[in-house]
Amino acid sequence: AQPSAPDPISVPLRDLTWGQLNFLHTTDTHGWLAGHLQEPSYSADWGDYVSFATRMREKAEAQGRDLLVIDTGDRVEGNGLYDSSEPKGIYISEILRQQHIDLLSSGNHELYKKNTSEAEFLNTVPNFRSNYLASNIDIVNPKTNEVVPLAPRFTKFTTKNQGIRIVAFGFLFDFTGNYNNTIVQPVEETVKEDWFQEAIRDTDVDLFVVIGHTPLRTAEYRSIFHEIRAVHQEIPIQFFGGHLHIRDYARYDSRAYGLASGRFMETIGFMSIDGLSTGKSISTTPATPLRFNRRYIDNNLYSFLHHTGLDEESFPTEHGRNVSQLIHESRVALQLDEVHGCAPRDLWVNRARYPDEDSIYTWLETQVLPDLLKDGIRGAQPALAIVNTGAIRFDIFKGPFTQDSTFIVSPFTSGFRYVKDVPYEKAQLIIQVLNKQPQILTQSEQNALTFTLGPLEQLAYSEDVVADSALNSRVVPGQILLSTPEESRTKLIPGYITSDDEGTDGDDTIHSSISFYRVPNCIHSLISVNGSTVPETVDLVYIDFIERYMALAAKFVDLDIDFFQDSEVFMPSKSFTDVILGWIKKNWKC
Ligand SMILES: Nc1ccn([C@@H]2O[C@H](COP(=O)(O)O)[C@@H](O)[C@H]2O)c(=O)n1
Ligand SMILES: [Zn+2]
Ligand SMILES: [Zn+2]
Repeated sequence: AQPSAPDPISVPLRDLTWGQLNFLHTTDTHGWLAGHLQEPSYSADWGDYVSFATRMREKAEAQGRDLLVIDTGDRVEGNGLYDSSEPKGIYISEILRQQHIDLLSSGNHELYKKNTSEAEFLNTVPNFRSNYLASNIDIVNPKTNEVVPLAPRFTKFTTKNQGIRIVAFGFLFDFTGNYNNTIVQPVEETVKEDWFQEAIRDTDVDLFVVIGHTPLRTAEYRSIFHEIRAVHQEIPIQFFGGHLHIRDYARYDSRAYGLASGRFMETIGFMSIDGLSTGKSISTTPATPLRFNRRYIDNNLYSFLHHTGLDEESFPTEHGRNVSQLIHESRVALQLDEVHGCAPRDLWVNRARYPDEDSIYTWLETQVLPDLLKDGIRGAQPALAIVNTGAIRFDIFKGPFTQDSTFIVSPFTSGFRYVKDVPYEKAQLIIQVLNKQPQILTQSEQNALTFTLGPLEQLAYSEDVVADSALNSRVVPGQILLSTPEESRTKLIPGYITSDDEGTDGDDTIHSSISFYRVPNCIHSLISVNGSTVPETVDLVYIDFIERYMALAAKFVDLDIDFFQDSEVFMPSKSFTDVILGWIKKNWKC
């Protein structure tokens, strides 16, 4: 284990059910390859995961079974290990490649910036060779300027031990926020392409595996499911998804299931399938019935030792230990433990109500954003700042706030822009539209909003559905699952209690529950120099990531401003991350 990782806590665990074919799945790791240094439940690092995958593979092989390792993207942005190097990602790329990943795909975060997608094309894709799949992503090759697939569209292979013939695809949801050096084809169009139609017409297939940075319950995955089922009614399909940062398991039909494995290296998803036909079977009818099983493994050594049946001596591999050492050295080189201040209390993204003094957003609205406005204000002009809640990625724990915490909370490079002299009333309406609460609108206007503001709907989609699904994926607050008297005598630790299409017994660790609360799409702060709470006009300041949504919302409330032409930089060269860090350095002394 990495030297500073906290010890995992001993808790009641549910076992894994192994099958002919078994999978380990990560998604939305967002740079957290050092694990969670402040949360023992998720304290294993990528080196421990390398050991775990090796030991699980050995276990599978000893029984003639197969094990495949999957990652479905958003590997970047969200942790000091990725975001604090210059250029970003130079340490993590070497660490990531140490895991043997059999199938991986791109997330939206790999495509927001030109540099990031080029690094993906020039480093990550070659590092993982034909295992990286990009069924619906093209990139402008930085060396030739030609538009080419980011990676192979699909692959076909046969598993080593069971001889299971697999055709696999790798999709990204219908993402539109990518930089213009990449092209994301909507999934619903890709599935009509000749190459896809040919690939699914292969008859020597025992299993289709669809991996993707795509939520499980979406039109995108439904369209892939329908296309395959239109050709093969019987061949099993296994989906792996991500993007919503939740644990989830979906049943498409009795022979098709999907697994999503959370976020930030909190979860290692485990999936097994039994009863598959194989290239080796004489009859095409397998001896055992088709069975799918899922488990969400808490990412800690206690779980890893339990599931491998090993102990602290026998579990780590030399390779795994070396990877942990590499992580440690990278963290030291990046000075990630440097302390910038000390948080007086915990501040939560979703674990506190909003507004509330324990909400990170209330802290931003009442403390940080007003100071930003005061520093950058134009004379005596009142100003209103709007920030999307998605810009904040994780909680702040009471105690030292480090270089690592800075990027864990706010990894993005977005700065602020503003437009002058906006009628205050219109600015307020913009906030309502962004938060999908346009109380000023009639029902038919609200319907029109839903139909016309496509991209705005997507902002709402990504934020709202995250909150919704996060709520849906957990049993109601206060409910504790205690399935046996032994378990009820054990002191449980708080964590996920996932409710999915198979019930509430998917988590390996039996947790006590945590409450999660919905937050709006956007928060805002007003400062009015003469103390008036209802100014006539304001300088409307906004984080630049939401510019296109601001422009759409402005149109909708009849505000005649061209945000792309008429806006100016607010506080030049200060990113939101700089603003937060500057405030903490000034106000949170240790
Ligand atoms: N520069 C950026 C990039 C993204 N966001 C926020 O992240 C959300 C997407 O993150 P996932 O991990 O769920 O893919 C996006 O909807 C934004 O809220 C941002 O604020 N700035
Ligand atoms: Zn993500
Ligand atoms: Zn994503």
